[in-house]
Amino acid sequence: MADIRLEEVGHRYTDDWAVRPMTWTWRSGRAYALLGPSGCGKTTLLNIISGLLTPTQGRVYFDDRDVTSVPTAGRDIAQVFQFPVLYEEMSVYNNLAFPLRNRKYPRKEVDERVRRVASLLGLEEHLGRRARRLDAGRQQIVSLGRGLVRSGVAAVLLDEPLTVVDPALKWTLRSKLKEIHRDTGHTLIYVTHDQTEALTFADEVVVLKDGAIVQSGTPEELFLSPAHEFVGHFIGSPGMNMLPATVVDGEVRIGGACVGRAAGLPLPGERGAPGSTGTAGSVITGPVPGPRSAQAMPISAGPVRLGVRPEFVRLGGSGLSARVTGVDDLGAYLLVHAEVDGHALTAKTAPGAPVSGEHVRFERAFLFRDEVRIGEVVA
Ligand SMILES: Nc1ncnc2c1ncn2[C@@H]1O[C@H](COP(=O)(O)OP(=O)(O)OP(=O)(O)O)[C@@H](O)[C@H]1O
Repeated sequence: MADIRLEEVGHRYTDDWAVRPMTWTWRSGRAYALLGPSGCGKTTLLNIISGLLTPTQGRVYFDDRDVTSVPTAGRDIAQVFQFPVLYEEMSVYNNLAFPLRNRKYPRKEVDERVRRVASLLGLEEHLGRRARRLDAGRQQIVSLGRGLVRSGVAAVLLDEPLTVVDPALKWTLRSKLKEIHRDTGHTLIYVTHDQTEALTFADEVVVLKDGAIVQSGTPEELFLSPAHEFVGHFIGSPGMNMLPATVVDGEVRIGGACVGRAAGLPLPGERGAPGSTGTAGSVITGPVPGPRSAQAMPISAGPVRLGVRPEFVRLGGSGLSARVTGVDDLGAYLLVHAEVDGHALTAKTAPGAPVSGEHVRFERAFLFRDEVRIGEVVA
């Protein structure tokens, strides 16, 4: 296993960057989810790591070894794709054993490893069956097993591996993957556009937008401290409310009413910044604004956008004037729709909670400019 370091790595197929030049380290032994919408560059980034693609610019290192020109076979990477990749005429046992025999693992170890991974993935009773006799979901589980069976690989790359798997089984498999990760200590990079999949699987979620990493952190950090508007709305259900506001004399105002004081926060990527990547470090360049300065800045007067998650909007008798326009009862919680200064706002409240009052307060609100978080609202 190795740290996988991308130095100023960028790729373009045409004139536009599919992956914008970035410097980024995937730390050895961690379970990462690479999360972002369709077309944001996830597969391109994965293919650069595996060697299927040579980046247009930049260098790729496994620890101190420069592997930029090393083909996939020389990188010792295991890959699991969206659809099963198997030898259909071979038994499940032989499919699982194949990557080990290919690398001349001793016979006893092959058997131990195959049985271990089969037991973790619930494949024991299928070991003797031909792969083609299994349904597509089960075949994909065998593909997963093939990716996970070896020890000492630099990383296991999983590109939307549960797409063809039955939804009910997905939950089980995600927790199995976590268990296997604890067991093997592999570096896992799991590509998905599904936030639930990312948040339930990963130690660290890396959010990609338009070919640039906009934030990485634990699921909790991304939820509680979104450093970019995109993270605010892509993570959470529903996503973060965004309201136009103004900073005047250090106060945050919405439609002339004061909602608190503006306090600058360190930018993402800086030491101590919530959701920052700490020592892994990142320098993100390109049109999506990234970390730029090493110091928390006071917030200058002018327009900002105030972001507040529905979970932190409180309805009540004091605060900002609001008008409730509707309530959706979703069983586990209520979604209260309101209007504030002509803008829509959603609050999530406990079932049975009274939906009353003509005011709202915010418990955890952030300020954004050019989509990047610059501060928060304090009392
Ligand atoms: N071979 C190619 N030639 C030209 N453009 C490409 C090629 N492969 C990908 N792209 C473009 O590069 C961008 C990033 O694509 P990529 O497949 O890496 O994104 P993704 O996040 O994995 O998307 P998805 O979730 O849909 O698979 C997209 O705009 C895509 O259209």
